Amino acid sequence: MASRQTPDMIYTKVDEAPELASASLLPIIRSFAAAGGIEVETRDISLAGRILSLFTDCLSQDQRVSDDLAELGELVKTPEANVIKLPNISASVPQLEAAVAELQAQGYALPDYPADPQTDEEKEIRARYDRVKGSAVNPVLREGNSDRRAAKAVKEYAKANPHSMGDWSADSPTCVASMPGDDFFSNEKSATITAGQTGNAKIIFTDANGNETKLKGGLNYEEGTIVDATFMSAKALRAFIKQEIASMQPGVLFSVHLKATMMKVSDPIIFGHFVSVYLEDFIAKHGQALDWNPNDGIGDLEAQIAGNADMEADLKAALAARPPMYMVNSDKGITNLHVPSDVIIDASMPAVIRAGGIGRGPDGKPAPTKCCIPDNCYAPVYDETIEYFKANGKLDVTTCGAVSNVGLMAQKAEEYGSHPTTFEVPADGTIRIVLASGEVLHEHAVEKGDIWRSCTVKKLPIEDWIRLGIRRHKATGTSAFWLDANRAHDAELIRYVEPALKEAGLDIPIMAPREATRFTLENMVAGRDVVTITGNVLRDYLTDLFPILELGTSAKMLSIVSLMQGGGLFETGAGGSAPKHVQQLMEENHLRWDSLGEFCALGESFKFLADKGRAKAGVLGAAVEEATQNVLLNGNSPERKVGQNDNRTSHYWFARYWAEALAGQNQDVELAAHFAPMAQALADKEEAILSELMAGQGQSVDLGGYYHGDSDKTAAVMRPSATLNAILG
Ligand SMILES: NC(=O)C1=CN([C@@H]2O[C@H](COP(=O)(O)OP(=O)(O)OC[C@H]3O[C@@H](n4cnc5c(N)ncnc54)[C@H](OP(=O)(O)O)[C@@H]3O)[C@@H](O)[C@H]2O)C=CC1
Ligand SMILES: O=C(O)CCC(=O)C(=O)O
Ligand SMILES: [Mg+2]
Repeated sequence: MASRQTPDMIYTKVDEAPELASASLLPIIRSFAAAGGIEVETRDISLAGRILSLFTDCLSQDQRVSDDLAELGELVKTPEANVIKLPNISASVPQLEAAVAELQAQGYALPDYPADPQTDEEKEIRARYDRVKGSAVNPVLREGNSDRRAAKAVKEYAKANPHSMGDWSADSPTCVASMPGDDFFSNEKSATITAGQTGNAKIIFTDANGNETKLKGGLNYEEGTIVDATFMSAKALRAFIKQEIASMQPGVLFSVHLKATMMKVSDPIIFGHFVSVYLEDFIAKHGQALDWNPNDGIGDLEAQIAGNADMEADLKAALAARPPMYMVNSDKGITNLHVPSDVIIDASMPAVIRAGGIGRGPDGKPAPTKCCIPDNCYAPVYDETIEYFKANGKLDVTTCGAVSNVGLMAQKAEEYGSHPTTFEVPADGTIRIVLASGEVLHEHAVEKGDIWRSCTVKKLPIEDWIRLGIRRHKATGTSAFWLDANRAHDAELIRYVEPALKEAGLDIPIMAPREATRFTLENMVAGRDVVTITGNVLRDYLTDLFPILELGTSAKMLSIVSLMQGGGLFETGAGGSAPKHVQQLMEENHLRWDSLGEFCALGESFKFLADKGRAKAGVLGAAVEEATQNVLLNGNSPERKVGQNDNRTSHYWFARYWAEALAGQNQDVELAAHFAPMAQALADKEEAILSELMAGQGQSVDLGGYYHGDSDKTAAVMRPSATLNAILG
């Protein structure tokens, strides 16, 4: 890509709460950046935008949009990339269907999502929709490893202003339950590809009669790539779920925590097993009459049987006969098993732990919770954390150290890149990975319904991750590689890590996730900062777990992807798109989304430009940092309730402090002269601006759509201060 055409900075257009925040924040960023001669462009990676870009053939000329994700996917492989990436929806099937329905209602002639494609045409449409399903953006953009930490000012603020934390009692029945065996952890095989094993491999299924089916071909393995294969037994999973339901204690809630968005092939199937075991009797009675897939959840079932009084009564009775469930929203009757994307493990488990081992039951009351996490690869992290707090009491956020993460992520590393090589086994038989030479790399005997998958991670990303880990270790002091010598995949990774540490003369411990969890908790409680150097899944889990405990939210994280080709990708926060916040805005015009993650990313993005010789960007970036600190220290961050500070008022303060910092610096007199009158105007008009920003709070608002809102309506809601807008120009 020609570097001259690459925009200075790209800000992504996304969905839900962060996109609403952008309607207010982006005009501020643009106005300030322009003063430094920096152009900020947007690229659309929203769910609606991605859907539209795949169906241009169904749309009129004026409805067509470009495939911005594909463009960004190329850009991040260049040294010029400077992208601020906000969190986007990773759509489950119910979300995808809702987005398609909304676009159709707006006049876009999109085909329906084919749930069960039969004809070639339906299969082709389904294949297109599958490209937008689940976590379809992050793996494309993440051409680098992950470095997530809290800025010093953010951590200091959290220590001085501790958020609420639930108390833990030593006898809390809250626990983690995992399969006794036959899961991904126990069935894993792994190997590192040697020079003689490179080239075109394939995955072959052979049924009991010897018939072969090629599940996947064209797997071009490079030397040094670690290739795993494993499976979870469906029978063992169902037996486990039954056993865990049967052994529930009274007063404890039942829950399952998965990542159906990121693990978009395997985890909706696992979720479906939970739904179908939990509703076993109902399905035995009505299953035949229904065209319903348990993987889509009880919410979809309720929609299908609405109006059928018999079925509705039977469903109610079936739910009442089971142990009470942990609820997503008890007021609305939304259970843990309603929608596969409602309970996402990285956010849901920390919320339970932060509350002191507490979830909410169908009656809306807090209660201890059994947390089923079927697979044993990472469940021990949550189990150990819960046991630690039971034994030691809740975390003291005023004294604890900061836990940051270096995560192996680049080029679709490990489980998060395994969707194209994950299969629900069609019949009893064997699955083999066959190399170009004909050699069988891995082989498993499987049964119908088992979930088989292969994960890979390439050599260059591994080496880059180790270097990044060592760099962060040197800057921080205490760290560990979270690798289990008894797990096949991790044992292969250790073969890279050990020599690299030896060469660096460093003695960073290598520990299995359970031991590393304890090591990290003990060190952080003693006030020491710790770096967790982990694989891709733990990167995701730990960058919510520790920030939610330490800072109250992962929205405050600085989240840098150092792109392997030299570009910069700056993610905002470590959390998601906060659908609850959109609902609150629509109902009462209060947006509690905190843009601290965006502020941190923005500062880094300017710094990146400064390092490329753009001096004004350096001045703008340093002023962003000062403004961010002032927002925190002066208590201008959004609060939870209507009538309080919200996202928009926090942006006013951010703009004002930013302008003041620029007006007050003497590195660049031109910028100082430009921003002095703006800073003055923002201060003089404080009262008018804040009252205009707050005037609409308490009333419902119309955004013209959920997935594909109307930009004018959204701007009217998110930029209600004519005075502020005039000052920004
Ligand atoms: N990088 C990405 O693109 C990511 C995308 N996602 C996607 O986001 C969606 C929702 O995911 P979910 O697991 O519910 O996680 P969210 O992070 O969206 O929500 C969990 C809770 O965290 C709090 N929170 C998160 N961000 C902020 C913020 N900036 N300001 C204030 N509070 C915040 C809110 O708590 P409270 O309501 O108590 O205020 C929120 O309800 C899914 O579609 C998921 O796939 C998820 C993770 C990362
Ligand atoms: O891409 C996604 O769906 C989620 C990503 C995520 O949770 C993370 O990177 O922390
Ligand atoms: Mg995450």
